[in-house]
Amino acid sequence: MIVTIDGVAASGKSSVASGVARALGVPYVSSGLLYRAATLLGQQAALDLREVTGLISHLQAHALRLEPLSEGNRVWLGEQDLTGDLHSTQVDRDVSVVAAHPEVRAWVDEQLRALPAPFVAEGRDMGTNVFPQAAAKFYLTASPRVRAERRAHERPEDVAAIEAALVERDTLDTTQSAPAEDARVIDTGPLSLQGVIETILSTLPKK
Ligand SMILES: Nc1ncnc2c1ncn2[C@@H]1O[C@H](COP(=O)(O)OP(=O)(O)OP(=O)(O)O)[C@@H](O)[C@H]1O
Ligand SMILES: Nc1ccn([C@H]2C[C@H](O)[C@@H](COP(=O)(O)O)O2)c(=O)n1
Repeated sequence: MIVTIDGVAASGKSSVASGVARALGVPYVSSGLLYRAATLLGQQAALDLREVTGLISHLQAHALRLEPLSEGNRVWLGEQDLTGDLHSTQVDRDVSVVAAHPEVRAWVDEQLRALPAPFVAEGRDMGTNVFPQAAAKFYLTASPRVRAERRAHERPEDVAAIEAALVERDTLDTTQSAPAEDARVIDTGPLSLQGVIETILSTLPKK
């Protein structure tokens, strides 16, 4: 079974996907980490990230591997674990530009579709584009202020600055981020993390 959890930035996708995956005893798959890793590699090579040709050749020459586990995903460049560097403000700033390239999206989608089911996949277009056949689909939202306040517990930054960056990223990600027609939309604002996980688990089809 494949379950998809899409949603806006910092809406709780990875925390919720991890909780649902652990309850089901399957891995979760964080598609955003591959876009983040592509961005980091491009930044480290000082590439112009608006130019897709150079970026794609660079990605093809550097084998990135997503390791999906229920407790947390890791991205490897050979033996080097890039995961700790992927949720920085610097990567956040450029990742939407990288993710807007159709060639980069095809590179990510190919890796995701090669993964063996069952799993819980989270991102922006898991239910619409990558796994339209998924058994159950969810789309998480929350107001920019709620999301910024949650993020502020993780990063030593001002809530207003985080909120402004989230709103900008929401706008840039609009094209690829939409609920599937058959997705259940959940406003996570009034819910605890465990509340969102239980809401999803309670609506999953029985195996
Ligand atoms: N319902 C909730 N109630 C309270 N805190 C939550 C809830 N959902 C998520 N959080 C917290 O919000 C923060 C952001 O969650 P998370 O990183 O899972 O979001 P995300 O959508 O995967 O983010 P990104 O788009 O940046 O990858 C985390 O600190 C997480 O613990
Ligand atoms: N399926 C996906 C997943 C992610 N993206 C883009 C959009 C985000 O700004 C960026 C980072 O994702 P996050 O870690 O915030 O989930 O990657 C996308 O376009 N499609």
